[in-house]
Amino acid sequence: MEEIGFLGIGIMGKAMAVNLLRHGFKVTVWNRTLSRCDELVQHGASVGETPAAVIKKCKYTIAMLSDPAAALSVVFDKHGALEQICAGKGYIDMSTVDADTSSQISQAITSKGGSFLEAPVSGSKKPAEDGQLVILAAGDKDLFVQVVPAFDVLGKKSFFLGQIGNGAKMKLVVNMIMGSMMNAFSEGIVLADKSGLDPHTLLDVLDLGAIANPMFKMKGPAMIKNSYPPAFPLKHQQKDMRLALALGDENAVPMPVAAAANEAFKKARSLGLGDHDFSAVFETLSK
Ligand SMILES: NC(=O)C1=CN([C@@H]2O[C@H](COP(=O)(O)OP(=O)(O)OC[C@H]3O[C@@H](n4cnc5c(N)ncnc54)[C@H](OP(=O)(O)O)[C@@H]3O)[C@@H](O)[C@H]2O)C=CC1
Ligand SMILES: O=CC(=O)O
Repeated sequence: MEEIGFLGIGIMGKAMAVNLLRHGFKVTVWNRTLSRCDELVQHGASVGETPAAVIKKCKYTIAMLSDPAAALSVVFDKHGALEQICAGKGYIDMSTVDADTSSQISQAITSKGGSFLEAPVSGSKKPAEDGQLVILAAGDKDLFVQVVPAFDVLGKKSFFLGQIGNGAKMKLVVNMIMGSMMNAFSEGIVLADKSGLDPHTLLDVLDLGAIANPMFKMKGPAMIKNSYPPAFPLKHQQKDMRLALALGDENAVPMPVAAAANEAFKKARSLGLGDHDFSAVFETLSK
């Protein structure tokens, strides 16, 4: 494949860009805090001074940014991606955003002749490092086919879900479920502890039953120690709950469980836990 641009070297972007470099792709990176690109240079990346400079250099550019405001800013602001997008170039936004944000970006890119794919991912820091993400793509099918070699490095499975918005919506549904589960899990650990049970035994019991899952297994032991090293920052999980609730609102879907989970994540943010892992929502119960 041609050289790939990569905009946004946060927890996920860094792991993904390193993975592409490790598999022999040429990658040019940009990050708002440009100094964060230094580590990528050590892995063989080049650096672009602005999103526009990266787009100018690369046929395909991936973005992995925090939220809708960041995704829009990197495209539409001065020296943004839109300035250099033209026919023959592809823009792939892998950030978790809502369908409306994705549509705005799609329209802008395609109106300049470029092609656009939304491709949010399921899977966290470790799956990103291991190339085990689940990619939820939608938009330009030809672009999807062209970037399959990169997706095959980044993920274990790539879905093509049809029209723009479907990838964003699928991601929000998945993360709405995950956020609600994390709250139920936290309540369970606290209930076990306060009622005289060993929470470690609870983890063993859960792991052998019908609701065993990698998230409980991975996060549970650290949560019991009140340790939340950020893999998926809580502020992003709360953003996803907020966007999923808005999707529920649009479609008149009652979501009382998700709404309660969102309140807990908001509470956690108010306690200054936004940059901790989203499992830190546990602190809202144990305090
Ligand atoms: N972490 C995870 O487990 C997963 C995260 N996601 C999603 O992936 C995306 C990235 O997540 P993650 O890497 O964890 O987040 P981080 O907070 O680690 O990184 C966010 C990135 O966005 C950039 N950014 C933030 N605001 C702006 C802005 N206004 N303009 C330009 N750049 C901006 C940051 O730049 P700077 O360094 O300058 O702050 C940074 O590169 C999010 O949408 C998240 O929901 C999806 C699956 C898993
Ligand atoms: O968006 C987060 C994830 O773990 O997936």
